[in-house]
Amino acid sequence: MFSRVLKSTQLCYVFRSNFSTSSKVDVKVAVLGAAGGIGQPLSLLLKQSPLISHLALYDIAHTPGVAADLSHIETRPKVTGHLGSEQLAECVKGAALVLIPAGVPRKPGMTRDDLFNTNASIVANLIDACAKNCPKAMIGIITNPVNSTVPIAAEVLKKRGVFDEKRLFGVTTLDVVRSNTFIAEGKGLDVTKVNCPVIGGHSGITIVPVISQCTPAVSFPQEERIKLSVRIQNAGTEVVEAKAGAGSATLSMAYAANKFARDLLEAMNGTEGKVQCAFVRSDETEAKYFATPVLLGKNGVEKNLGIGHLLDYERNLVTAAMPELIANIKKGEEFVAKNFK
Ligand SMILES: NC(=O)C1=CN([C@@H]2O[C@H](COP(=O)(O)OP(=O)(O)OC[C@H]3O[C@@H](n4cnc5c(N)ncnc54)[C@H](O)[C@@H]3O)[C@@H](O)[C@H]2O)C=CC1
Ligand SMILES: O=C([O-])CC(=O)C(=O)O
Repeated sequence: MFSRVLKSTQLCYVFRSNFSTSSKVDVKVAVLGAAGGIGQPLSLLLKQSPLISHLALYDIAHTPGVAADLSHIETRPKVTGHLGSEQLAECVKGAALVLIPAGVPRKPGMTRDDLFNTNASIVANLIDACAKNCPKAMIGIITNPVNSTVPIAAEVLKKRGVFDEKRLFGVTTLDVVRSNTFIAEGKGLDVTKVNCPVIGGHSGITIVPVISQCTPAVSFPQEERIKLSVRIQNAGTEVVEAKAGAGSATLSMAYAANKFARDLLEAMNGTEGKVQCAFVRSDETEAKYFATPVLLGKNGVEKNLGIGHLLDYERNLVTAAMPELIANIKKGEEFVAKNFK
């Protein structure tokens, strides 16, 4: 059934599923930037989750069409489309989880930091709406540069008095997904059984694969270990170059964000033992935010599992990452201090 709901100045497209799932808990998930290269496939994957009762899609363009399309799929979540800033509050209101892939992607020759000028204010404004309308929501930031957009989100939440460091995540799952894939390919392993943590940040040399902590244990001659680590660090650029101006990773990112969201939603639902690497508020190093494996729970980060034991080579990668990571974090914090009331 399709109904057009008019609320004061808002025109919101609501699609209701005919499937009754009233016995399950209501869980609303919002995707901000839902009509984009990541947003659409991510929303498709989320639409398949029995843990979600309502999937709310926000963008500045095309959400009515994306929502109409997804709403015909015979799965649990009700889908609503929200278009333009007047409909943002309604999209995020009551959300348990907000995923943010809104903003511009890289073109060949750009660094993730080159996206800062456009994406910083996009993220700040979206987070402001979350602070006002779903202050308890878990928030997963996908928008680059993640090393700066996560501190931006934290500072905006602090300004609004609702920052909870356990509920804010920079989504770095794609780095782990890539590591698992490349290691499995290199060693001829079943990729579904490979898990390699990636720590640090999410740009170039701030991405630190910890191959020595991979399960199952794998060993490489030093030269191969270096080559593999550099490939993981540059994997985003590999895709940007292959797409030749048509954007960056979208499908693999949607897969990764869905993997992260699924584990977080399961943990929020009471499943124990869910661990994902994520870029979170951290005391592990001198960088205020740092990706490590974290144990997920009902309230978000249950426990930061830390860096663990590193090889000298990996320890040197962490040391090399620090100046850029700290500068990226500071840049995000200063942006909010200067530009956000
Ligand atoms: N964390 C990670 O591992 C990864 C992050 N990314 C980042 O994700 C972001 C999105 O990438 P794509 O989906 O490929 O870009 P895209 O350009 O295909 O989609 C972005 C969407 O954001 C929307 N948008 C722009 N301003 C908005 C606003 N103020 N409010 C709501 N929506 C808005 C656009 O209308 C568009 O639909 C980029 O910053 C990219 O660098 C990409 C891949 C991996
Ligand atoms: O490389 C980019 O610009 C997009 C991204 O973060 C990734 O693919 O890891």
